Amino acid sequence: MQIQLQQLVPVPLRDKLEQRKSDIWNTSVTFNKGEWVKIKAPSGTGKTTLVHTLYKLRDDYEGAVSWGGKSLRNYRPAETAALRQQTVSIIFQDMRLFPNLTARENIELKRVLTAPPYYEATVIDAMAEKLQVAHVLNQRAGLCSYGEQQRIAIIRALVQPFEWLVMDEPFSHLDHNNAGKAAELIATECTKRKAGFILTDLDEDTHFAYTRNLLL
Ligand SMILES: Nc1ncnc2c1ncn2[C@@H]1O[C@H](COP(=O)(O)OP(=O)(O)OP(=O)(O)O)[C@@H](O)[C@H]1O
Repeated sequence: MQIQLQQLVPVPLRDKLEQRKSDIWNTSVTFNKGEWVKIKAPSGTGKTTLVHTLYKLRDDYEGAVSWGGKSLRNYRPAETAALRQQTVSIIFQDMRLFPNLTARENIELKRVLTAPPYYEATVIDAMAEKLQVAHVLNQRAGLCSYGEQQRIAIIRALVQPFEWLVMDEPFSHLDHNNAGKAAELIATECTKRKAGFILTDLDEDTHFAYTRNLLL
């Protein structure tokens, strides 16, 4: 499914945008199926605003965001739910785990949202082993460190079907070694699904073989 941004301008950023050049804001951009897109964004330029807009968590913008040729403004609630279950998965900057559920329950909730589930339950253990968080799977997410929570949030995003993965600073709490392992797992899962991704981060990085590098 193609994603199109047409003259997108978030209302809270309207005045700031005139002061700098951007590959995303107030222009026409198309992301084609399977692209691996990096969006470099200095602090405060609207990374999180963009990610939340793409996921239809906010609609305080001018212009249009379309998924599969249809403006998000015209998505009915059931269509939005289907989009989030089948087409787009997300890793939030602030993780958004349920603190009173265990790490495993947080992931499991997402895994069973599609029927039949995309993966067997055992994949959770395999992914947790790879990212070195197997020991916290039965611990309440709220008690996990930020680095552990970030890896749990990454696994949660990977146990559902998707054509696009949207990531907001997904490695901000990870050391170089753990970020590398997480990037490897994400690359494997995207390749398996022939999926694209949009990753926003503050700086340049070499975690992935990006097909496009843009500036917010
Ligand atoms: N609803 C809103 N009302 C007013 N201002 C807002 C609103 N949403 C975002 N902003 C402002 O828009 C700017 C961009 O916010 P955003 O959280 O998207 O930045 P970011 O690039 O993700 O920042 P960081 O790198 O610090 O996480 C900030 O100055 C923020 O205060």
